[in-house]
Amino acid sequence: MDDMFGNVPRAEVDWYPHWLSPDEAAVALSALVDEVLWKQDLIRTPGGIKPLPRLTAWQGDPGAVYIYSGIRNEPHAWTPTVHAVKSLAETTCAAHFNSVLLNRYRSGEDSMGWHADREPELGPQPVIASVSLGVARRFDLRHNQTGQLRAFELTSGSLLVMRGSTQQEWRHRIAKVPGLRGERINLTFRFVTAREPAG
Ligand SMILES: O=C(O)CCC(=O)C(=O)O
Ligand SMILES: [Fe+2]
Repeated sequence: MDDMFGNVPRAEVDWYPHWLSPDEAAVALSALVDEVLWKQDLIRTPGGIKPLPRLTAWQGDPGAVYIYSGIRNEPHAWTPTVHAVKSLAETTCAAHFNSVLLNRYRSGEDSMGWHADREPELGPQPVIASVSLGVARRFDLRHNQTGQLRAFELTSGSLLVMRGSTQQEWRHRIAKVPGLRGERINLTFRFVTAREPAG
């Protein structure tokens, strides 16, 4: 928050650049390519229906349903590598996660636009643990009011944790990097509660 002394806003982010060793990260990356059921979602845009610029998967405890960009994500059961990484992340973050969104960026052409993880099932101050494997990509954070920017180079094996009011006050993205080759897999662990039924 901006305070009365004019200090710049600070995102509540914990950053562990060497959370996994390079070897551990490489082993996890190739295991995830094989064990996860990757899907290509479609999104409605002003220009028509388009493929999402990345592959995704959603795993979690039974009932951990998550709706974003109009896509209803029923969780698949935890696969072994994802579950092992989740347990490690829970220890580091002192938090419990019941689900994970996996994002697979096939090259620098894949991306994720500016957004905040503000869906109602996440609650107002979610802890979101983001693990990166593979080719490093830049993660930008932009403050909603001041436009202040912070950037992290999300190297393989790193862990970035967003907490507190980060989702209320900031947006984040993974920008395209034209010409960049090589894959990156990102796992964002979350705790979701069931949405109230409409009506
Ligand atoms: O790929 C990343 O590091 C960002 C993922 C993300 O923001 C999300 O899944 O909500
Ligand atoms: Fe996000």
